[in-house]
Amino acid sequence: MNIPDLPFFWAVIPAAGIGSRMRADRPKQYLPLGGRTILEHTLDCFLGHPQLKGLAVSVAQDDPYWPRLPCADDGRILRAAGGRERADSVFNALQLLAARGADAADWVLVHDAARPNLARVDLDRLLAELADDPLGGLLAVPARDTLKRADADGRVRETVDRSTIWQAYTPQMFRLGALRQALDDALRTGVAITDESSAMEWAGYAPRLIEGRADNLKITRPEDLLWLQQAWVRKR
Ligand SMILES: Nc1ccn([C@@H]2O[C@H](COP(=O)(O)OP(=O)(O)OP(=O)(O)O)[C@@H](O)[C@H]2O)c(=O)n1
Ligand SMILES: C[C@](O)(CO)[C@H](O)COP(=O)(O)O
Repeated sequence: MNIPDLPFFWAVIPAAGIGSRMRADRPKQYLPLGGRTILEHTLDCFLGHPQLKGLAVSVAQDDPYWPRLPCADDGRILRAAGGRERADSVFNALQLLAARGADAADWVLVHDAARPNLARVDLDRLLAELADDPLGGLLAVPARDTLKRADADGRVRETVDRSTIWQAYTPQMFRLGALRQALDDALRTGVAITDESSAMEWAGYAPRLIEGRADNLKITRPEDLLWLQQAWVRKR
């Protein structure tokens, strides 16, 4: 598929987490990777894409780091309010995009600030595969290890059939109106939502899984950043 055949899209980057599992001196999206912050690398995965209509990044209200980034003054980036949970941050960004003219039928791609290694080939594959899909879907990676279900005391109870198990990645791509409605309903009900797909599933939809690269990993714990820093040096 040529670039002009890829659909236009909006991007939402939730970046209002505190990174508690990272145990760093600042939220993980502001830690350095190859001389810049993780968040700047993540934004670069989208800025400059010819089909991008606009981008909103959700930032915590009292965040002292965001205003210091050169991209804070980038006119292409809208700042949305971070929320208590990731889903709140995403919902706020969708509201902002809608207020700025995004249509309910427009595609929106939600991507974690903490996933700076999204390959352009994965982004374009997601757009191409879902361009004609009525609903949308997400990048995901098939489970690659043997899976165990454990008892509370940490002993193996059984080996799980992994043939239908996938790990959910981002970006997750949905129609803005449908995603906003699903998140709104889920948040009002108080159901646990860890990604956009969960909200859509909860609303009764079956999002499509698009296989992506495993190295689009989310920096969650210190060893994730160490791994990525080494990969970054090898890549450049
Ligand atoms: N209230 C929140 C919580 C999370 N996020 C964002 O959602 C993404 C994925 O979440 P996760 O890895 O869980 O980040 P944190 O919540 O920061 O990490 P932790 O759970 O370890 O505190 C991150 O880019 C994070 O900044 C957000 O925008 N708003
Ligand atoms: C959205 C997500 O990246 C999909 O894997 C993930 O669920 C967000 O982080 P968390 O570790 O579940 O909070």
